[in-house]
Amino acid sequence: MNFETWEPAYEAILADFGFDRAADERARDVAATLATPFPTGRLSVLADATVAIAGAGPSLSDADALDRAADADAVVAASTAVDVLAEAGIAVDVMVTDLDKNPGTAMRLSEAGTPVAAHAHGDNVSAVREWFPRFEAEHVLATTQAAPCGPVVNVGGFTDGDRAAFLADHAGAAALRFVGWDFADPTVSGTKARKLEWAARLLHWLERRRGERFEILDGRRSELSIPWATD
Ligand SMILES: Nc1ncnc2c1ncn2[C@@H]1O[C@H](COP(=O)(O)OP(=O)(O)OP(=O)(O)O)[C@@H](O)[C@H]1O
Ligand SMILES: Nc1nc2c(c(=O)[nH]1)N=C(CO)CN2
Repeated sequence: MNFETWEPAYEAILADFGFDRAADERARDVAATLATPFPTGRLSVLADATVAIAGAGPSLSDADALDRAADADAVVAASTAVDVLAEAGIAVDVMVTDLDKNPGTAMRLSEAGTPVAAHAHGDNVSAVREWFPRFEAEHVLATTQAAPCGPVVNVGGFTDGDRAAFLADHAGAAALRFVGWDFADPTVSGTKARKLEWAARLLHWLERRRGERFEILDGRRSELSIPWATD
């Protein structure tokens, strides 16, 4: 996904949440001073693979979800999904995070050589400043939702979970399998629920672009509007 293709979705997200584009760009520029280039080839474990995209919904602890994660060729996990999987003895291949919940987990993974896609946005600059220097830079892929700059890339995606799917797509995954995704989670409300709604819309766009059908979207597609999609 190049930025020109992503930008209409990004503009719709900015408008919906009232986020400030300039603040996203400032965060990106801070990350650019702290990050080093991370060639996509370093994600070769995802290429041509069936990749489990682990969200942090309550269903991730279900035996069926854990089995499906363990059976995939590779796992890309969002945020605290990494900890839930680790407790079940399942190691992830890539962590995707905006550093708001378990940055210590991200630090340990980077130290162990597991790639961490760390996202800089207008509301997490202090976490970017605090945590990027504590990570093993070689294993950190810095991401932005604004235009890419220097070592900071934009492969598409907004929430940690859908960004994980866009990243796997970018790295050449053959098939995506979603575990721990609960769009109808009654414990989620307010802004978080709206973010999940955006995750669903963006995943719908991604499945269309890939010519794939993501089972988690079954029964929801008719309410997922993606007016910017031309493909
Ligand atoms: N029921 C759910 N609750 C939470 N996350 C879910 C759920 N279902 C799917 N997910 C995915 O798992 C990811 C977990 O990451 P996390 O809870 O840290 O969210 P986030 O993207 O940082 O958003 P926030 O800013 O609300 O924390 C979410 O980004 C979302 O894409
Ligand atoms: N500016 C801004 N960008 C984001 C935010 C957020 O709270 N503010 N949350 C995200 C994932 O939940 C992703 N991107």
